[in-house]
Amino acid sequence: MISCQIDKRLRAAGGEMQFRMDLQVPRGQLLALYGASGAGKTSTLRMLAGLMAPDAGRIEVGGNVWFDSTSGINLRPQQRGLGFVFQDYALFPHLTVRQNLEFGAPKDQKAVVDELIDLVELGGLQHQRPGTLSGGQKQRVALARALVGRPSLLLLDEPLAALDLKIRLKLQDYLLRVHREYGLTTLLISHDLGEIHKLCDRVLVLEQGQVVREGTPSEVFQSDRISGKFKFTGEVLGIQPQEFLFLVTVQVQDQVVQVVALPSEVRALAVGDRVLVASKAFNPVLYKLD
Ligand SMILES: Nc1ncnc2c1ncn2[C@@H]1O[C@H](COP(=O)(O)OP(=O)(O)OP(=O)(O)O)[C@@H](O)[C@H]1O
Repeated sequence: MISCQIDKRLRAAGGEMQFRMDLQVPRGQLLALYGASGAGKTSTLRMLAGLMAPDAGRIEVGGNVWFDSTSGINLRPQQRGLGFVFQDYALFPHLTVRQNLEFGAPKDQKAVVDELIDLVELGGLQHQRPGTLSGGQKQRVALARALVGRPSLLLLDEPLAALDLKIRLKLQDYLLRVHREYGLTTLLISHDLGEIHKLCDRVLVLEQGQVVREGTPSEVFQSDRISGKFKFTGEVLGIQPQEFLFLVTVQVQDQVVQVVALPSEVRALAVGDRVLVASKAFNPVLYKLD
């Protein structure tokens, strides 16, 4: 169980922002942090990791106190037993895949390194350097490396955002596999609603440093006003005016669909927006998300 009550004044673009988090995460949960840029998602992970000190509060993980402002406890990141994976891999370029894993492994833990290389299927690449690997392969190395210290808590800061959709879907399966096989508690920052639905038990929506909604992905993202036989989320690739209507092209996972939309539906819509496509009286309709 993670129990975390922390406060911090952050310097946001528009002035100071009061960050406040009161969070309980049961062991084994995969929790998503979702919210606009600057909402405080990365700061949450950095404070849990010990890379940024809260102004006040307490963080307790599995009965161990990691941070407590009243008694002056603030464990260093290496003392916290966690794994961290960033979007940009952060691998050592001069070391091979295997050496990258061994670097973080406890002494004489060859078996752990072997097990992780098998788990994320890197056997054939273990003697190559990161520079010769694809983005998806590098991220598998980063994931394996985050696990060599046998962490109980895994922090993932948009680890798949830089990858193309096909690789992202495959990497999601690896993430789920390591989360389950290692009995991890995992916090994942993601902007991808499909990814959150597929992977996460629970999602917190952050706005201006505060949690404004929380629940299962279906509870949080399926608005009550939207009913329908089908609902899926995607990204707008194009908006073409027709005679009286618009044709909106939406990418949903690895499919591209076209939806006929009313001028009122596309008024606030731009290429790149995330949308919910739902059916209403058998016609598809679009809802802008965020
Ligand atoms: N060490 C710090 N001290 C004070 N303010 C900070 C510090 N680090 C970040 N901030 C500010 O805190 C705010 C939240 O940043 P954070 O990186 O947590 O947002 P985010 O939700 O992860 O955004 P994004 O999705 O763009 O990564 C930002 O306005 C940032 O400038």
